[in-house]
Amino acid sequence: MKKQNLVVVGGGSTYTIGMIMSLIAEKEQFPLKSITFYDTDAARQERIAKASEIILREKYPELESFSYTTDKAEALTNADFVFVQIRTGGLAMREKDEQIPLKYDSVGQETCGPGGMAYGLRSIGDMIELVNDLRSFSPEAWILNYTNPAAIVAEALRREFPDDKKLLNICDMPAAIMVSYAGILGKEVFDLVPEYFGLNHFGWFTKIYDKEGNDHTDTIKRAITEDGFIPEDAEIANDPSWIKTFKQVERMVTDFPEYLPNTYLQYYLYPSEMVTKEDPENTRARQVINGRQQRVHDLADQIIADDSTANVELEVDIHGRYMIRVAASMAYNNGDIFIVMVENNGTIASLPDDAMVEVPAMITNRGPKPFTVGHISTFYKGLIEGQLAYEKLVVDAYFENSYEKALQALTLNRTVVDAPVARQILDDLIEANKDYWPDLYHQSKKLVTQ
Ligand SMILES: NC(=O)c1ccc[n+]([C@@H]2O[C@H](COP(=O)([O-])OP(=O)(O)OC[C@H]3O[C@@H](n4cnc5c(N)ncnc54)[C@H](O)[C@@H]3O)[C@@H](O)[C@H]2O)c1
Ligand SMILES: O=P(O)(O)OC[C@H]1O[C@H](O[C@H]2[C@H](O)[C@@H](O)[C@@H](O)O[C@@H]2CO)[C@H](O)[C@@H](O)[C@@H]1O
Ligand SMILES: [Mn+2]
Repeated sequence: MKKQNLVVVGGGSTYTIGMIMSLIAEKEQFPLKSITFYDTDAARQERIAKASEIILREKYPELESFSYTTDKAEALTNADFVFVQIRTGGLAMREKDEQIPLKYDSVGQETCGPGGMAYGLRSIGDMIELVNDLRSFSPEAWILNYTNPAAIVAEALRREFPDDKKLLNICDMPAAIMVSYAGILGKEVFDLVPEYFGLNHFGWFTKIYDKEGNDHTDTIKRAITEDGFIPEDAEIANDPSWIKTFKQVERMVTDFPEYLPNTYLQYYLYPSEMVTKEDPENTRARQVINGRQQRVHDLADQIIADDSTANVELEVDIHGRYMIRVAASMAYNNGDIFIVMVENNGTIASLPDDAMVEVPAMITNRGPKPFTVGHISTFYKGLIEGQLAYEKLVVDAYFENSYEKALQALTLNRTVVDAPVARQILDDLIEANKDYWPDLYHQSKKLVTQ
């Protein structure tokens, strides 16, 4: 097996140490020659990199090289695979994305509704720049992007790089949900075969099979409605917010029992309830700052201080394992089936060809080969069409510098609906994002007074 040169963009991410542990756990499936971290924030990256270096020294001695840098050319040259996990504006801006809509009794969430639009309009520019740089330094590398909001980023990259066949957008949420299905069934997650359709953070499992072809869908539905549903992946199993989110799946399956929903549908199906459950002073960003980020930084500091991993507990999570299995299937043409984002082109018959949909695909060294979904019925089609139009309008707003498109996007979104509310939220978001967004506000004055 050829050993791969891997670059992790966003080396300072809170997910990096989990990814390193997953790369170690998966080294037989995805053997590496080198790992390079790249980040724009030298200090944030250094802490994670120094800890990673010690972990790798102990647990991956056969790795030929590990390095980290803020120099793009140095980092991005000679890559076989690039994992992209950046957060433009950091968790500080995530907190604003969540708090601003809540002021107007609208959902305040990282990737859904106005917060997702705000994050999208920040991420797109950095992602386009990064892909351009990557293509100049490593034209043949596979790029696996999971930078959020993945649906909006994927649509923007589709438009900007229509001929790039080695760029794949991916999300771990379906896999994390499947870890809980596997727990119900007493099976291993990678032994389950899903049938699924939708958009990123907006989809449904229609069937869950095992590799022998047995259908476990009804067993899972029954278990969820009778015994409840809990997160089982190590990273989220004890997190109160994720426990609440998985509990809400029970409610969704009771109300809409036809298919098994992605957890993120809770924001679109019960928006008012989601708002009342939030504390604006302690939204998810604050919980992550005080929770996952603090935990990861403490862990890194301890490893560095001890120059050893002897006194820490390190865990492998589905987030890393999933990304790595997808990469391995591309590298070695395994033909494994994973849920990823692809351009529709007839996969879901009822949707336009140019929609970025999330579906199961066979992952090969020629890219993802999606399985046909066919027609979807009215409820799902209606929901998806509205969400798809919102996503496309957000990307239009970015490329056209258009306040009007951004306002249309928010008005269309199920978490907002009311045009005057959409306008108030948008104006606040413009003010909060003036260092990041294209200049929509200037155009808004012109459009409003026309
Ligand atoms: N698709 C998925 O299912 C999925 C799952 C988990 C995380 N994510 C995404 O992964 C990303 C990282 O999440 P996190 O919570 O660890 O954030 P984080 O802020 O801890 O990490 C992001 C890192 O990226 C760096 N960065 C920012 N802009 C950069 C740029 N232009 N070039 C290089 N580096 C840059 C930051 O300095 C930071 O170290 C986010 O976009 C998050 O939404 C996606
Ligand atoms: O609110 P956060 O920052 O904890 O999570 C936001 C992300 O949530 C999903 O990712 C989960 C993942 O599903 C799970 O396996 C584990 O690794 O935790 C992750 C989050 O903690 C979602 O798919 C991502 O897009 C979000 O960024
Ligand atoms: Mn996701």
